[in-house]
Amino acid sequence: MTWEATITTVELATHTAIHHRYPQGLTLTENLLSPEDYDRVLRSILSAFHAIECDTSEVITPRGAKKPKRKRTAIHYGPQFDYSTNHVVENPTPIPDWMAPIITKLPVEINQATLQYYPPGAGIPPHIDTHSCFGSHIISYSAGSAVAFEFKPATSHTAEKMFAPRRVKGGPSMTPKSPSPDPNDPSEAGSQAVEVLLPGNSLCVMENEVRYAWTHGIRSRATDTINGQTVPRGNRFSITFRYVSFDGVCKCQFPNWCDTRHQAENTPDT
Ligand SMILES: O=C(O)CCC(=O)C(=O)O
Ligand SMILES: [Fe+2]
Repeated sequence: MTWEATITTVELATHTAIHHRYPQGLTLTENLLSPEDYDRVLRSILSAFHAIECDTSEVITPRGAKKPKRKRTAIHYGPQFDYSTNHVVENPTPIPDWMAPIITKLPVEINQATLQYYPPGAGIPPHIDTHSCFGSHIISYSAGSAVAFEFKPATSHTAEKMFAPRRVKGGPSMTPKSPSPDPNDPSEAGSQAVEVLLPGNSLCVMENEVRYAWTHGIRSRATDTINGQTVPRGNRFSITFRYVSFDGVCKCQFPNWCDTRHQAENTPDT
């Protein structure tokens, strides 16, 4: 018996049957790989973490716990973003061959892959991947347990956080710590979160508005509520594919959250 790929591409921006405002530029593809390829990719992911002695045995975070039992761990392939200098640096570790079945299905050329392990309960703070360092598409392949990905239209508060001088070392992009948004601040109005479930073996492509003008993140919590059902989280892995740009100039249409535009406006004329 031959297996036939069922690739379901849902253009969420035009999905009118669901009464949510989905971000423009978001595409979710489920069942990206054949079961055989998915199985091989999962094994390679586990070997990569075992090679760095990262413990991936599933430790469930109890409901209501303040912190996950273990932290998110990242392995970088291809050029890397240096959080201390805000510049892109070479990285001797090339993108491994086992990622080829995914890479051949990507809509654009990429030169960087970030493999991450999210133990149950772990998340990633809401952020916009730095405009000037990365290309037009931010692509996330998910493996393992499903997780709710949260999108929010960026606000003036997001811009303030992004362009604050202090930046957190080791985050995936601009994720500085700062006070939570003031819910009474009119600039936060309409900042309605949209949750999208990313199942294992799915590909989430962010371009245009959702890439440049929305934040994305994963809440640190032990369970997700999906269609009214509470689902405990398990081990999740992701591979973020991006095109790292060495010239560091962004030409997007979203100046409010663009570090290239912000820098140009804040550099005094000589
Ligand atoms: O884990 C993911 O799916 C996304 C990670 C992410 O947002 C990032 O690396 O910038
Ligand atoms: Fe990101």
